[in-house]
Amino acid sequence: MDKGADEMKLARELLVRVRKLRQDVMDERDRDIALWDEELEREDFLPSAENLFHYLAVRRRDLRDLQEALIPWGLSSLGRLEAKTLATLDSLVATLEDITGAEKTVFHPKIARFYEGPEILAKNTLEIFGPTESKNYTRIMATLPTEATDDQKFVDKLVENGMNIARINCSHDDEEIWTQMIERVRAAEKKFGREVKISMEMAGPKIRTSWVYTTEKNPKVAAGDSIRLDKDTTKIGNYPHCKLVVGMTVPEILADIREEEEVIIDDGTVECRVVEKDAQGLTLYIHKVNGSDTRIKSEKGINFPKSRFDLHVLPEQDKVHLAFALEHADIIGFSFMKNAQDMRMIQEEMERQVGERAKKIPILAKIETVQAVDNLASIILQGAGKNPLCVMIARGDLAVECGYVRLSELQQEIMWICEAANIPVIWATEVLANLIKRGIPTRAEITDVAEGASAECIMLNKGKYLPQGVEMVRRILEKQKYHKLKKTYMLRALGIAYSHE
Ligand SMILES: Nc1ncnc2c1ncn2[C@@H]1O[C@H](COP(=O)(O)OP(=O)(O)OP(=O)(O)O)[C@@H](O)[C@H]1O
Ligand SMILES: CC(=O)C(=O)O
Repeated sequence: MDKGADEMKLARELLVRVRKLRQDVMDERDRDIALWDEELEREDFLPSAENLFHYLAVRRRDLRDLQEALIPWGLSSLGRLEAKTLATLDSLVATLEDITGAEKTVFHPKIARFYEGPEILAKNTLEIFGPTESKNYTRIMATLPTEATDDQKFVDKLVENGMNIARINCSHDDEEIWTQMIERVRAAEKKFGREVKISMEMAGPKIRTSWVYTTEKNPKVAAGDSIRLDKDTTKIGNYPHCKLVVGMTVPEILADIREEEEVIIDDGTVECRVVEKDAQGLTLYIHKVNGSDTRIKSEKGINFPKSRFDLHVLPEQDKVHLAFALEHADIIGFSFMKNAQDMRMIQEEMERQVGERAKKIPILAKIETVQAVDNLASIILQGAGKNPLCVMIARGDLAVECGYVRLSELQQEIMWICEAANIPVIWATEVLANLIKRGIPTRAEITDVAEGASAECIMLNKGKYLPQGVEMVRRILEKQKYHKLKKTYMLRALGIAYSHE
């Protein structure tokens, strides 16, 4: 090794730091295992839980200067250690001990240890999302529209173009419609000889518009208008200055909202502020809408990003829908879970309904609030400790709850924590939204698919051009798989590297 005395001193200092980091990580892991031991029933999940504890311990520290210091030595700078945290630290310590000639405390880890995490993740992905025909790493989930009930050709096209999982959003339609959707998917599955999973998502305690009352004919609202969120229609004449009076699915929370609070309607389409509050409801001033004006319809989400409500994760209606899903779905999704306690209540209700079989059914945890992101590790430990588990980055509500700017950071953090726990992730909402609604994609949404290719699944929402959306995602994924796997850029030989010769 051609290094001077000063540089050797730096290497010895690095070794001290990395040895300490490794020891702290193992100590914190032992503490966390003791805390969670009783909840971790599934043997298969134990190595993943252990790696998650290692990773969380690493990520509780700011390691940026250590990373910088490792790079000149040609050593791992810890930027891709999610699925192999302790093996990476072992390898670093062992190599630094070789370089400095220090006493050996750690041996080089067996190469197989670096592949265990990715192999478990691939196995979990196959078990929950099924195989892929196209050999792409990332699966495609598509949301079935109501029209899928009587249009076999539409469903056939989705399967033919590469849909691996059909998503049924139980916030809309009913059991009769869902039954028909499932029959169509099963028919397409037979026709193309492909396995397609059915995922049914429970609505959860999502607050929505219920009725919309107005004296005008089909009015649009714009910035500067006022609207009313109200308990009932009987006082309608009292608000002549309001363009609409809107009811909501959970009117009891109105009492908890404060004046000046932000209220967001329809996934961010309408942004308002509370200007008046009384026993009947709230008067809202609209300060921004998507475009120059827009309609507010029933069944649209209402978010109060600054408030936290203690709503039960399984409203009564969901318990009924859950019984249906337990009979028909391959994956069951739950919306607006906040923490491990919510996950436990879901698991208990599933077990109450179908007994031991409940533990075999894959749960999809939709992460759509900042609170759920904060509690992600414990949601995963509780969920995967008993059930096969996948996680959805539900960006529709999450963006509204955390603000657009923070979304970019949170969607990555969710991916990293899930990778450390070998949990498959679904990159969801507004993927190729323009293509799916209008037939032409924006440039930025192509990049979004490339970014989503680091997830195990990409979800598409409803729209007229959904089959084209599925095909476009599949084709972008086919290109992307040569260049990037999770966080790692793959060095396929580049055509443009020859151009100057
Ligand atoms: N049957 C339906 N009746 C009324 N609105 C619907 C229906 N199906 C979907 N929508 C609306 O269409 C849009 C796209 O629905 P999709 O299920 O793809 O997305 P989503 O964001 O998961 O929906 P939601 O937020 O309503 O649960 C949403 O605004 C949804 O509210
Ligand atoms: C999918 C969903 O519920 C969301 O993005 O909010």
